Amino acid sequence: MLELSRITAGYERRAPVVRDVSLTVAAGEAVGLLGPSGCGKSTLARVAALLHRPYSGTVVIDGSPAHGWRHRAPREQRTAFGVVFQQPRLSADPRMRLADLIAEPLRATGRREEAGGRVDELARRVGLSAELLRRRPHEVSDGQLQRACLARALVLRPRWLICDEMTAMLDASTTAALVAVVEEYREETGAGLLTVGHDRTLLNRWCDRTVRWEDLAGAAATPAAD
Ligand SMILES: Nc1ncnc2c1ncn2[C@@H]1O[C@H](COP(=O)(O)OP(=O)(O)OP(=O)(O)O)[C@@H](O)[C@H]1O
Repeated sequence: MLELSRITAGYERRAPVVRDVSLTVAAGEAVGLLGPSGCGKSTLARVAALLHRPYSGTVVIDGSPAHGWRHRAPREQRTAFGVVFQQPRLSADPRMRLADLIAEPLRATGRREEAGGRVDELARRVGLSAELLRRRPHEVSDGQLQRACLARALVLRPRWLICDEMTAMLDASTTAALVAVVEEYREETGAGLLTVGHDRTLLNRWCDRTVRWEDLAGAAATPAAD
């Protein structure tokens, strides 16, 4: 179970963008979080993935309270999450070939020797050829790079997936392919999913349950104008 309780978070303590929000995802459950642009969904998703420290509130991961965020989170908790962001170019080192990008979490956790087999397996799953794996981010399309970012998110076999508008900039067929990869992984492993977006149809089709931002207690931040 992933339990977010009474989270207040943001970028300025006196004007938090997430106010007193609680959300629970059961083990193996897929929850969609639906809300307008700028309301704070990504901020909450980053808190859930231990990437952004909230001002107050608690995150409990499979019964263990989170004590630290980012590099201060214990490795066991940090690696429980696979995270995919909206814009793959912002989360991919431009110098790395796609194969190295996918393997990066293995190297960072001292499991470099697993990289070969695991990268090949994940590349097959997400639909990246051996030739594409040798290219760098500027030599591939956004959709191809997002496929690599999804593979990277799965490489440590996380118990939880956090997808922050993973498909927002992709066409319908790439969206369908990436959602299918996530669902296949979840069927095999029983991983839970929190996916954030503003496409109600996609979230309703994809998830067990869709939560509207405005229904989360205290989520009263005014959405920023686009
Ligand atoms: N690093 C940051 N520094 C300062 N303000 C930020 C930062 N990141 C986001 N914000 C602000 O916090 C608010 C919530 O942003 P957030 O990205 O969480 O919203 P969102 O609901 O995910 O939006 P979108 O659907 O457009 O991605 C916005 O007003 C945004 O401008």
